[in-house]
Amino acid sequence: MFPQELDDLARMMHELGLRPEDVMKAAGDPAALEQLLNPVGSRAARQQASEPSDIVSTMAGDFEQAKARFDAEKNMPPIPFVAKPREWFLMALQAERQEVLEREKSPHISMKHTIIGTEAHVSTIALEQLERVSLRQMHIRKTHQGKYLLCRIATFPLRVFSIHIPIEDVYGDVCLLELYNYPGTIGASSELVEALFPVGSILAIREPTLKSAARGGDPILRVDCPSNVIWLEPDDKKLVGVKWKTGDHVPNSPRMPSTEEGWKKQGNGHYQNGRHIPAAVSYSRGLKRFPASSVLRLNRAMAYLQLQYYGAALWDCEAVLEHKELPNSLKSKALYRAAQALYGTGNWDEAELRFTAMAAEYPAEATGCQIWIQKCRDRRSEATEGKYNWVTAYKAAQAKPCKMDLADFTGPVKVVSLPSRGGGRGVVAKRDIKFGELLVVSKAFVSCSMDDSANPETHTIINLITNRMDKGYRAVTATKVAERIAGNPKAADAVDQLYAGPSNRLPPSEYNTAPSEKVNVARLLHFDRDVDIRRIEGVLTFNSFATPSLGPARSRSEDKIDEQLHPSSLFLLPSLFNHSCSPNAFWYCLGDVMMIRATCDIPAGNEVFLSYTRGGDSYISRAKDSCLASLLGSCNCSLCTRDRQAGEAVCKQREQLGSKINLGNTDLAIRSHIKKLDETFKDYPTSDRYAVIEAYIELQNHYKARSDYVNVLWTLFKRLEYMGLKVMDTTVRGVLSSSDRDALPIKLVTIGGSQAGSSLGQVGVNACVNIHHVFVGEFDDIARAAKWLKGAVWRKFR
Ligand SMILES: C[S@@+](CC[C@H](N)C(=O)[O-])C[C@H]1O[C@@H](n2cnc3c(N)ncnc32)[C@H](O)[C@@H]1O
Repeated sequence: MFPQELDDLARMMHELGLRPEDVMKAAGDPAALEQLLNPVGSRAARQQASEPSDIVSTMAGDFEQAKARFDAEKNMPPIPFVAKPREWFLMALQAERQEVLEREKSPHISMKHTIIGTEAHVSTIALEQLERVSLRQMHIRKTHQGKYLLCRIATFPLRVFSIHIPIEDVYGDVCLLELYNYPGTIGASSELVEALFPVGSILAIREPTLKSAARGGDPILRVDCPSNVIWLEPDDKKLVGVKWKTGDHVPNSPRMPSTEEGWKKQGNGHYQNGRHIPAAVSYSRGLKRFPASSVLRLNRAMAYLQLQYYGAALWDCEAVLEHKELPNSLKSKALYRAAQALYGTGNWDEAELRFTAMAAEYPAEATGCQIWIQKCRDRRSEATEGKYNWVTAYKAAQAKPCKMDLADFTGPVKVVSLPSRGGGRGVVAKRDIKFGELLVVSKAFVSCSMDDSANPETHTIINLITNRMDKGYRAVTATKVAERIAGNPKAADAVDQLYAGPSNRLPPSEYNTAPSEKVNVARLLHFDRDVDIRRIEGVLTFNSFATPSLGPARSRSEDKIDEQLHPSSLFLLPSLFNHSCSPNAFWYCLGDVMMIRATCDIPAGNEVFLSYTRGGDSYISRAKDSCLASLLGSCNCSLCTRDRQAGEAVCKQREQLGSKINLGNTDLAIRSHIKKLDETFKDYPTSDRYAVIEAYIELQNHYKARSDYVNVLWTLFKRLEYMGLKVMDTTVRGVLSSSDRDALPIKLVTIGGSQAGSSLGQVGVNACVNIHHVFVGEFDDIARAAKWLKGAVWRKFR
């Protein structure tokens, strides 16, 4: 319970042996002030353990605690909110802000953690139909349905994981608003957060929920669904007669421009610093006062293009082009941006026409237009024929930040209703498919990676939907989805049709996504569609992919960090594929673009499966896989069925044989051990003999340690064979004829299986590259090395 009046505060300080001077002195020293106000550590510090091991152990303990607390809270009665004294509240936040600012200067990777799957209330009632409520009338542990809270941003906001915004209501009572999933906030610096949430801004929070803080401390107003927050301009009719107890002016609030030029300057300032959402908001606010301003509208179109809100950019450009007496300089900009927007929406025919017309009318722009015209043609042939320049794409994917510009392609597959599958749908072959065929190319609907943060950070997530802990940029994908919907309201339909788990309503039995089109986003962040984060979290839990991109080899330690920084993406069509531990298709990514290829021949009408795990695991470890268990329950794929038929004893024997290879033994003994292991897989296709490939990797290391490179090559050939490929040239010495030189060293064989995906991916490519290295480094045989390198490249870019 917090004191209600300053008298109470003085009494409490007296009881604690504190004098006002102590507080004032400490105010100059944020750490001391923090200690004084909150001896167990600030909220920011609590959300920021210093060592990775701290955070992981804290999180493991937290998981059970958090779950127990959420469960317990559900059954606890609401209690009235009692406001903390304003001065204390603001001082504590000031200290917290100093900490955040200090941390931003530090070069270290910061660690954030969060909880998803809590009860996030989405308000679907229009503000006009809600009744105003004040903080004093509110209760903790309660969602105030039918009400809205009118408040102002009382001082500077800051980002911890969510955005912490100190707010005051009309009566001057204060509270912390914790805002999750808000567009533009991923990895945002303090500068960006302050630009997004200017001090003094007036907000109406629809159907607010007060919660007790995660680990004690002050209650918080937690908002998960960004559309629950409505921005009000000072002249809004809701504010007529509203008198703020603390006066009209909030200290530190920025002065708002009063002229068209002023709004343009504010927007341009944001734009030039890469703050595209605040820039678009500034232009929008300017346009509200100066609706005929072509300059503000064209600048907003530019910000929308940067944000990939192509439909919104197109709307603005076409609105400008309707003006009768548009100066030529503005007209050419509007035409150019409109054509770019059309390209972004995937309307390449129309975009090409516009660029062609533009090149004729404005010769100075002809060179730039020619580049765009070629891009339109490339995208069209990608989308219609599945023809891609993979080498160029691979190079583009190495850029940081990486924005891939490739068209989506849907090959010989279609989505059908499959009632036996969770979500009720799956993907089948439209015709007979050949091994290696390209089935789908799909640009991520959203993709989150380190590139999204001003400073690198790792994320650990308590996922209450699956009851497990997730890692990586998965924590911010919901924010990206909200960001996408903010500027593309129709995009919400695409997400809405994805499976969101058994506790959400079933998706429709078909999957139809409409191409994006012209749309009026007159006031960015004034959501036309309610953003139901609870459902989005469900969709992400059941559909997102951890998406490392193909790239140069990385060290083990880099990979360890990578795991913490895992990019996470949501793809649309790829989300419709069901799982098999022995899949017949394989996915991999170049940047934020996913490719799916067949790993064996697939007859027309057969279901096409991907593996949701990395492949190659034993039955026992697959059965323990918490990710698979939470997505599927128990797996009934062909491999799991075969393993179950083989029986528990055989599975255990395999596990033992696999782990007990004694590399100190003779070659003969090791080979016969591997043979025994192989025999436990009697009747399995070679590429489903998951433990054998691992055994050959060990044997390869054994030979390498003895510099026996002929046998190193033999084990590498064996590995390829167990990935479902046939090695066509097993020679290691002698002269190659010219026709042998040209022939590929490996052939695709049509067997699929759990390892077949690897043969098309990094593992298979690495095996070929290793063979190349042995021929160059140990045998000085450039001809064979070149042949194997061709094999690697052929597999990657086939
Ligand atoms: C990414 S979705 C796959 C598409 C989904 N079937 C749909 O209709 O949208 C993942 C969910 O599909 C279901 N699923 C995937 N593979 C399955 C399988 N082999 N058997 C049954 N259900 C499966 C599970 O419910 C899983 O959580």
